[in-house]
This record gives sequence, C-alpha cells and structure tokens, in this order.
Amino acid sequence: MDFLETPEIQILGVAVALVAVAAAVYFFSSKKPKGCLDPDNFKDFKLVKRTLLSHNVAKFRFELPTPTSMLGLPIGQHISCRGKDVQGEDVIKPYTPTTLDSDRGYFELVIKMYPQGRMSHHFREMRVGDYMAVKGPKGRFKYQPGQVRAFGMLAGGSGITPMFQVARAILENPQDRTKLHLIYANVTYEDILLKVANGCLCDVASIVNSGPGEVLKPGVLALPLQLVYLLQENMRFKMQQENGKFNWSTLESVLVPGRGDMCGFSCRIIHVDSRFLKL
Ligand SMILES: Cc1cc2nc3c(=O)[nH]c(=O)nc-3n(C[C@H](O)[C@H](O)[C@H](O)COP(=O)(O)OP(=O)(O)OC[C@H]3O[C@@H](n4cnc5c(N)ncnc54)[C@H](O)[C@@H]3O)c2cc1C
Repeated sequence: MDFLETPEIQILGVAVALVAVAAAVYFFSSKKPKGCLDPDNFKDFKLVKRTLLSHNVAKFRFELPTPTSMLGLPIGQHISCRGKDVQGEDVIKPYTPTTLDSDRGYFELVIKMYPQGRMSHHFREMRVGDYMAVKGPKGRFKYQPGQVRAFGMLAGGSGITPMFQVARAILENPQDRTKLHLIYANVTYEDILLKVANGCLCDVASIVNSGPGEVLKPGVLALPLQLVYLLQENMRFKMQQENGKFNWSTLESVLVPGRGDMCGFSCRIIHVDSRFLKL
C-alpha cells in the first residue's frame, strides 16, 4: 500500500477534499430556505407580540420556527387563518401579511377587529403565547418584478393589506421600475390602516408628525407611488365614482393618463369594473 503515500496521491486526496468542501459550501449557501407554509394542512404559529394601533386595529407578530426561517408566501398571495368565533365554532378567513419573505423569523398581520365579526372575536381574544392555525399560500395572482408598467390599485379599508405587500416589494427593489397608483377608500380618517410617512407606506404606529391635513392631500410622491386617500365624508370620494361604481376609465383618466398597459386590482371595494382582478 506504499503507493497511497506517494506525493501525487496525497495531493490528489487534498484536492478532492477541497472540491467536496467547496461543493458543500456552495450547495448550502445557494439553497433558498424552505417556506413554513403548507397549502393542504393548517400549521400552528405562536403569537409573540401584539401591538394596538387604534381602538379596533392591532398588529400581530407570529414567530417562525427559527430566526432565519421565512414564511414562504409569494407576493400577491394570502394565507387562511383558522380561529373560533364567540360560539366556539371554527371560522376560517383570508389575511395578507404586511411582512415579506425578506423579513426572517416572523410574519405580521394588521387586523381590523369588528364588534360583530366572527374571526375578529378570535383575534380580540388572542394573547401572546397563543397559537394561530395557518394554511397557504392562496390566491390567483403572483407578482413578478417588471411584469407590467404600472399597477392601478383600489383598496377599501382592510383591503389595503394585499396592496401594501405588493407596494413594499416594488418600493424596496431599486431595480423594479413598476409604477404604483393606489386609491385607498375609507369611511373616516381614523379607519385608515396604513398611511404614508417619509414617502413610504407604513403602519399607523410608525407614523410620526403626519396629521390629517398632510396625509389626506392627494398628490404625486417622489417615489414611484401615487396615492390618493378617499374618505366617504369627503367630496373627492363622490367625484371618483360614476353611478356609485369605480370603473377602469375613471382610474386610467385620473391616475394614468393615456396609457393602457396597466394591471388593476381591487380588494374590499364593491361594484368594481370587471377588469380589476379581485384580491
Ligand atoms: C385576500 C384578503 C386579504 C385580507 N387581509 C386582511 C388583513 O390583512 N387584515 C384584515 O383586517 N382583514 C383582511 N381581510 C378581511 C378578512 O378576511 C375578514 O373579512 C375580516 O377580518 C372580517 O372577518 P370577521 O369574521 O371578523 O367578520 P364577519 O363575521 O365576516 O362579519 C361580521 C360583521 O362584521 C362587520 N364587518 C366585517 N367586515 C367588514 C368590513 N370590511 N367593513 C365593515 N364592517 C365589516 C359587519 O358588521 C359584519 O356584518 C382580507 C380579505 C381578503 C379577501
């Protein structure tokens, strides 16, 4: 067995070992972490933080299995949450996290809780340490950077969360030139879940120094986001509708003059032109 000790064989052995180590490092570093969701079965996630944003809105932070785990939710899709209503019966409702897969170790939901709402009851009763059963991803739409020139979005109340997720993905990717045109309708100023601060959408708790006068002014921001807040009590809300309906031509003429290559979404706005994909 002397031949195993020749310098050539020893060098070959070291080279093979180095290649194996390099391949292992490449394999593990290039492997994308697996998502934590299962489309067919509910999985439990622990509530680790609950922040009240207003009298009936709270942000819920759920822990993922490890600090580097990602939820695994394609942008534009949502999850199903299962809870118990006031009668103790199972209730399942869709929700869109305000976090992205780039946020590791947790995901967050901003929830508006209605006094008579079945799932609202479950969220109202949830305390840190409780578990939420979650299934997903769900939804027909998956966002790809550069997919279209512009998105026209119509959101009502809590319907802002799917739009928020897509808007965050675009605004946080400097290579993504997609323009965003968002009409966000609410009954009162207090009902607005997410507002603009420093040119970005953020949850209401993160807003500093933005009084109603400033936020409600419709306008073009420096970023590729044009945002118009509509309040039911405000004249502008009536002006943006035709016979009580939002329609495509209204949005195109108000927000994207003369251009047709726009994809439209709506969430929680009733009576919308059929060209708006409902999220
Ligand atoms: C894709 C998608 C994503 C969503 N993401 C979110 C999210 O991130 N955060 C969030 O808070 N919600 C979100 N929703 C809405 C959510 O799924 C529920 O509809 C909402 O939480 C109310 O459910 P509930 O069981 O508490 O109320 P329900 O039992 O369905 O309703 C009971 C009563 O509550 C009141 N109510 C319910 N909904 C409304 C409303 N929109 N406006 C006024 N009154 C109402 C009414 O009085 C109603 O009669 C999303 C919906 C969709 C389709």
